[in-house]
Amino acid sequence: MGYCMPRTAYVNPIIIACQPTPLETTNGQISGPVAWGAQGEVELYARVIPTEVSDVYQPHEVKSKYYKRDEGQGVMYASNNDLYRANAAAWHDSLQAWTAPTPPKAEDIPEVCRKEMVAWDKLATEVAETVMELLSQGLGLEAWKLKELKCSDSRAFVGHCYPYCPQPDLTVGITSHTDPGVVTVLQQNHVPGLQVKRADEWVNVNPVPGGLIINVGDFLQILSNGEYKSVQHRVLANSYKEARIFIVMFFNVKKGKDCYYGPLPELLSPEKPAIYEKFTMQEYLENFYCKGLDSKSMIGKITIQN
Ligand SMILES: O=C(O)CCC(=O)C(=O)O
Ligand SMILES: [Fe+2]
Repeated sequence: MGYCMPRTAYVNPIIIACQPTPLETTNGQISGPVAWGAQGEVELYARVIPTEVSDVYQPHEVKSKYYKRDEGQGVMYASNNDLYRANAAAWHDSLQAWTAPTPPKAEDIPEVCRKEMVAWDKLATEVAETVMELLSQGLGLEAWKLKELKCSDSRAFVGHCYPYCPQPDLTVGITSHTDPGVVTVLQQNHVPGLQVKRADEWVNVNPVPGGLIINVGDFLQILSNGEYKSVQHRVLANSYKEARIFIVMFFNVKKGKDCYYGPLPELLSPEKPAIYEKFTMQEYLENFYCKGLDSKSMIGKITIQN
């Protein structure tokens, strides 16, 4: 991925976008730093968003092969991956694939989106790694720091489909949550629905042609000792007569289950002590898989109370 401006010019907008200051909004829509992602060469990535990725309108015989509930590897097609852990179901179906460190066999990926999923994995990884370099620099660290921690070595693809919901005021598309990993790269079709919470207000993130959205996840909030904040977001139930399609790539550190993680030591000093306790990846995964998406995240559990 190339840069249209000197690289340093990208660091400040990234820092601003990852901090909890209210964003500039115009009529309730986001503008300013977050809209940065929509420019320049990112256009290219818009081309890999075929509506078929959702797989949702495939015949039952094709889909049923992927109906399963064992998360963490392979390919899974499900209505709400947290269906049995959450208090209520939301109005979407998803195709999920764990693409790294162990990618699914090509023949295990639905044929209708095999090529696209592989392309999206590659392109989203390039984007995420570039953003991680800027995020490292934004913390005053060497650009390679987050890469060294293997922050893009565990990846999950998700293709969400939010079909038309006849009574959208009675449910949600995806319940309010923060993403658990380091960063998430997302791309949506033209049907709106995503909202982020800023200064206690829900703000619409309307589709921008050719734009990508990058979410900071809980893991990055912890590594950065709270310098970057994971973003609370939700999706409204789809009131439009066509499906809302959203493709997502989640990036997390490779799972050394007994390894301890916590705020990066380089960021700590007597003036800036750790605000989170250390935890193992095992604890982190158990916390994620024992609850619905909306429940309190790991951050609440490990915050050091003064
Ligand atoms: O569909 C969207 O806009 C967001 C999806 C999402 O938040 C997620 O998969 O974690
Ligand atoms: Fe999310």
